[in-house]
Amino acid sequence: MVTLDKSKDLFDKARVILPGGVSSPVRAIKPYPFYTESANGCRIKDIDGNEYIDYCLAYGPNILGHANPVIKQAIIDQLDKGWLYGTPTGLEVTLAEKIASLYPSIDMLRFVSTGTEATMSALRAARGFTRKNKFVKIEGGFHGAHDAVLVKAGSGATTHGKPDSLGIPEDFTKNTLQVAYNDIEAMTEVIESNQDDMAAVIIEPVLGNIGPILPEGDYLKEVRKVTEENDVVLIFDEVITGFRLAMGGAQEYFGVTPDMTTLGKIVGGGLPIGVFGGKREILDMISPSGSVYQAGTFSGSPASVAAGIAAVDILEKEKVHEKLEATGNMLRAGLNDIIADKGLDYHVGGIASMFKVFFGDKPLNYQDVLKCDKEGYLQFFHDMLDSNVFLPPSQFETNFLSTAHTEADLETTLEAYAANLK
Ligand SMILES: Cc1ncc(COP(=O)(O)O)c(C=O)c1O
Ligand SMILES: N[C@H](C=O)CCC(=O)O
Repeated sequence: MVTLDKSKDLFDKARVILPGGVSSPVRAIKPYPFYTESANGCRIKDIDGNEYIDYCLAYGPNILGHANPVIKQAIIDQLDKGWLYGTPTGLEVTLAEKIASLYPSIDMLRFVSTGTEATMSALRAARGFTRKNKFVKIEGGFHGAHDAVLVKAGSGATTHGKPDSLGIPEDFTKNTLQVAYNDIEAMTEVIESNQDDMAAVIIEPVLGNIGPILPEGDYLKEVRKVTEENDVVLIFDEVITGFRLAMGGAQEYFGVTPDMTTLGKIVGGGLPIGVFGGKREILDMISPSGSVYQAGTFSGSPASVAAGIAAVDILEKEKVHEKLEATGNMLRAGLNDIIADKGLDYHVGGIASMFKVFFGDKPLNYQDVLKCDKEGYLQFFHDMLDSNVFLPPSQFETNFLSTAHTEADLETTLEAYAANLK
C-alpha cells in the first residue's frame, strides 16, 4: 500500500494556484495525484519515495523510457551551444529530411511546438488549400485543445465528462462534422452530402485517446478512397501513432497514405514538438511561401529537434518496433489469460506497443467505449498504483510500452493485473 502524504500536501497548495491543481486535466487523479520526483528507464518515483513501473510514459513520447542517456547527451550538447536562436538551424533540415524519407505523405513539413498546434495548422492549411470550410472529425478523437476540434473530444475531455468545451462560440465549431469511427457508410454520407464545402477529414488512424481502438478490416483504405474521390484532404493525426507503430507510423503499418500528417510526442524525444506536413502543393500554401499564416517563437526549438534526431536515430538503428511488437503481443497474451482464468467480460485491446484492458466488450467506436465501467476502472487504477504500477488514470487513455520495460517488469506487471482485476 503506497502512502502519498507529501503529494497530498502539495496538491492542497497546488489547487489554490493551478486550476484543478495541475497543468493538464488528465493529471488530476482523484482524490489527488502523486507528484513526481524523478524518472528513469521504465520507472517513475514520487516525492513520498514510492516507485512505479510506468505505462503512461508521459502519454506516449517516452518510447525509449525516461531519461534515455543518448537523448540526454544530445540535449546537453545542444544546450552548450544555446537553446533558442530565432533563426533557422541545420538541425531542422536534418530532422525534416529524415521524417520525409519515412512518411511518403510528407513532401514538406513545418515544425511547431505541440501536437495541438500541428493539427490546428494542418486544418488551416487544408482549408486554405481547398478554399472550403467544413471538416470531418471522428467522435472521441482528440486532436489537442484548440477550438475547432473540442467537440466530442476524447482524452481528458471525456474522462472529466466534458467532451464539448464551454468558451467556444458556436460559429467556431459549426463546420466540425462528426462521425463514428469504423463506420464507412456514415463517413461517405457526410462527405458526399457536404461535398461543396468539405475541406478535410482528420482522423487518428488508431483511436488512441479513448483506446486504443483499432480500424476494422479495410476501414482506413475506404476512408482514403472516399476522400480521394471527393477531393477532400485526408489528414492522419499521428501524434500518438507516429514512430510508435512503426518508423513510418500507422500509415506504414496499415499501408494507407494520407494527404497530410501531424506528428508530435516521440519525434521530439520527450521535449515539446509538433509537426505538420503533407503534399508539396498544400505546404506551399504556408507563409511565407503562401497565404496561410502560421508562426511560432519556439517552432523548431533546437533542443527539441536535437532530441528528436537522437530518438529517431535510436529507433531506426536498434529496430525497436519489431522488439516492441513482440513485447506487446506477450503482454496482451498474458492479460488475455488472466481475464479468461477469472471469467471476466473484459476486452484486451491494443497494437504494437499500445494496450488497454477495457472494462466491457470490445469497443469499435466512441459510443461503445462509453459503455465501459469507468468508475470500476478508476478503482482498478488505484489498486494498481498500490501494487507500484502506474497506468494512465482513465479508461479512456492508452497504456504504452517502452524499450526500457524488461521481461521481469512485465512479469511483475502481470502479477499486479492478476491480483487486482476483478
Ligand atoms: C492524437 C493527438 N493529437 C494531438 C494531440 C495534442 O498534442 P499536444 O498535447 O502535444 O498538444 C494529442 C495529445 O495531446 C494527441 O493524442
Ligand atoms: N491523451 C492526451 C494526449 O495524447 C494526454 C495528454 C494531455 O492532455 O495532457
